[in-house]
Amino acid sequence: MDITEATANLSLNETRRREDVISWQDYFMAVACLAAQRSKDPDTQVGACIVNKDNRIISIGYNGLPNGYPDDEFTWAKKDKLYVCHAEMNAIVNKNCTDVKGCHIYVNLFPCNECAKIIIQSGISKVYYLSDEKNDKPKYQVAEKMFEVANIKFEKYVPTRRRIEIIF
Ligand SMILES: O=c1ccn([C@H]2C[C@H](O)[C@@H](COP(=O)(O)O)O2)c(=O)[nH]1
Ligand SMILES: [Zn+2]
Repeated sequence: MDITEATANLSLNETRRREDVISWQDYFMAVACLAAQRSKDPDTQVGACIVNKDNRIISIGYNGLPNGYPDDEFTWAKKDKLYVCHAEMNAIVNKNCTDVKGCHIYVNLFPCNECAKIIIQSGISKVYYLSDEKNDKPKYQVAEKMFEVANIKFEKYVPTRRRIEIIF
């Protein structure tokens, strides 16, 4: 029996494929949100997912302490946040390829000015973000300005589904 005959012999149930799959963009934003769940910051958990033009994830990051920094000595007080490596920076430096030129970054929070600088210098061409809840603060307004001047596109991403559930 060749492959055509074999397929013809399958019942409708056996050939029916799932249509309700997660879209690429929902998937990338969900990966960023999942990465954020690794953050130990009690106030703000940020995740980032970098994707190339072939829809391949080339890096993931979240906000956390620098390598080797003693976890148990850190208070996560406002003044201590200066020590934290931001999600976008972690994703860019931890990439699994030589560069991120032309890639898109998915983040659950609009990037700050420091991350905007790194995003611009790295060659990332577009930022998708979920929330801009902090954009009344100068450093986020500066980031927006920098993206405009550097011609980096940014877009508030509206997921096509309300929730994505993972049940172990
Ligand atoms: O672009 C950003 C902005 C912030 N974060 C992380 C860093 C901290 O853990 C919290 C809060 O940052 P604030 O500077 O106090 O707003 O969010 C990030 O990862 N990326
Ligand atoms: Zn930042």
